[in-house]
Amino acid sequence: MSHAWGYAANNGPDKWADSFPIANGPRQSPIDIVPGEASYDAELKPLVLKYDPSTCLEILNNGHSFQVTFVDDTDSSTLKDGPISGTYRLKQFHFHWGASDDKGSEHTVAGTKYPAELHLVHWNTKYESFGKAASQPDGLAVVGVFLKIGAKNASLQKLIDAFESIKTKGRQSSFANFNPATLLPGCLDYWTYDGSLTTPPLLESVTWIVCKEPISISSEQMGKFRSLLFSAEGEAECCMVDNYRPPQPVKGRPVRASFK
Ligand SMILES: NS(=O)(=O)c1ccc(NC(=S)OCCc2ccsc2)cc1
Ligand SMILES: [Zn+2]
Repeated sequence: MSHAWGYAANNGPDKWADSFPIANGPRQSPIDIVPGEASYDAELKPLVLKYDPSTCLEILNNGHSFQVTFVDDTDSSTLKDGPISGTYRLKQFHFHWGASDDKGSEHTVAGTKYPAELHLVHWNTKYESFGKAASQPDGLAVVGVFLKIGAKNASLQKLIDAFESIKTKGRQSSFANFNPATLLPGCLDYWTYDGSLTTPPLLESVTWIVCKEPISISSEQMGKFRSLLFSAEGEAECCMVDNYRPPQPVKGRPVRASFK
């Protein structure tokens, strides 16, 4: 498989090890989080997330998901404390979701799949860039938030309203003054473990911070996510759905909880 990885039968998660052998590594993500097996760690600090909406740059369809990217040349939008030390800068956020409401999240909780999962991607400023940080064991920190079907989410609607300009792979449009904090649940209790990027290059550089409390998305809004396309303009249309990697072997890794 050339580096044209995806989520189809011929280039999906079961095939990624062909080009990215780390796919079978010791600290791969996502995982199934089993709350009864997570250990409460009183030394875990509350998450400190400080986001500046003016650092929001653009929204784009990268052919795997849609993502919102941020200016990350200053410490305007950062993650601190929680399980990490130092300052991590927000680079982008994106989502993973299913073709139906019974699947779509990457992490699962005691086997339960949520219809979607948000990832807020941060890099350790002790390294000079995301690219440099991405190859370091403590280089990245991703905050994961589950989405469950319920009330319409006004914050998600702002993203959805931009979808007509990024329907196909490679399309992007300017996207300003969005505050990612509006996507966070009210309670920031979390599980944390050492893992990896969940897409190629699958680098084992991520401290995962998965929030216990989900945020809501309505059925209609979920339908709009599924109207995006994996395919580029002029190609046979392929709906952007099931862009999630299934849980990977825990291989003895500890999963800690910030809450009892
Ligand atoms: N799903 S995930 O949050 O684990 C996740 C986050 C970022 C990425 N990759 C990014 S932002 O890549 C940017 C290009 C790059 C540079 C060095 S390694 C990848 C892949 C998966
Ligand atoms: Zn992701």
